[in-house]
Amino acid sequence: MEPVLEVKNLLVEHCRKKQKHTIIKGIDFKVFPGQCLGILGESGSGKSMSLKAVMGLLGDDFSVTGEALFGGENLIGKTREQLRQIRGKRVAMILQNPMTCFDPLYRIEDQLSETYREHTELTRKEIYEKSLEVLSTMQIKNPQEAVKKYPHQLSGGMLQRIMIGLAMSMEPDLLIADEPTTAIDAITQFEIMKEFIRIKKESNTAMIFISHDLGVISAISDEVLVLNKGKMADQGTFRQIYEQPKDPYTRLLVEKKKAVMNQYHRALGRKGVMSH
Ligand SMILES: Nc1ncnc2c1ncn2[C@@H]1O[C@H](COP(=O)(O)OP(=O)(O)OP(=O)(O)O)[C@@H](O)[C@H]1O
Repeated sequence: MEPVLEVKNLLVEHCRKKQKHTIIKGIDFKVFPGQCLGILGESGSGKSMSLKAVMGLLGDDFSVTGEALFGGENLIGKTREQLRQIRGKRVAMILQNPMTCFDPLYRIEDQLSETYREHTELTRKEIYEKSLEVLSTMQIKNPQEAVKKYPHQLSGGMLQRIMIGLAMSMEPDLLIADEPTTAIDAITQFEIMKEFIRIKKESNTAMIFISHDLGVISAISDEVLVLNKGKMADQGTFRQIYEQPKDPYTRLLVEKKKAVMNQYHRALGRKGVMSH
């Protein structure tokens, strides 16, 4: 099977006042149709930066080298306009805070229409119907009412669902989700994760899921890439990473997670004993 995206020796440098600072130090990864690559690492490890570099979302003070082969084309070196056209249709991105993806001055309906007008040939009526369909697929109650609302009138979880629904309705080859549940409360996080897992089962879209949370990564990823200070620390299936982490940094992440889980189980156990 051919990878949807293959990144080779990605290097990102930040140039300020003639000083160069290397942020991403030569990373490689592949993602295949219907599979999910989880990118795991602590804050500042370079998770977001590596995908932003591939998708042309960094400013002029960054230099990006290496290869990012997408459908046989190297994305690195493409113009901003060429990459803008690829994003949103062939590659969809879901970001941490859904509020920032919606313009506060536009109703949901107008924001969805804008995307469909740009990337499809649908008529006004078809766009309206498609918008209602997206909302009901994402289990938003009363889609006719919800599309008339402004972003601040909906919860973060609802906005994130709409974002995911919109992204998937474009039938992208690749979906990049960058900490999509971090800004959302725990119960809604679980619901959002269920949507991603459903999408993974039902579509052939390749997925890159970025998170600092090993639990979230374990729920969805087939392969995991662990980043530490802009370098690849580990790579393998979730089981390999969890059971036999090669790198001391990965071992630390796994041990931390296991300690939290043990604490959680102990707390639950005690509660169980007390309630009897
Ligand atoms: N605009 C910027 N200018 C210069 N350096 C930056 C900029 N944004 C991020 N960095 C640096 O790049 C490195 C990687 O940041 P990145 O945002 O990719 O981390 P991350 O792993 O995604 O963490 P987080 O989840 O906190 O965003 C960090 O060391 C950070 O200091």
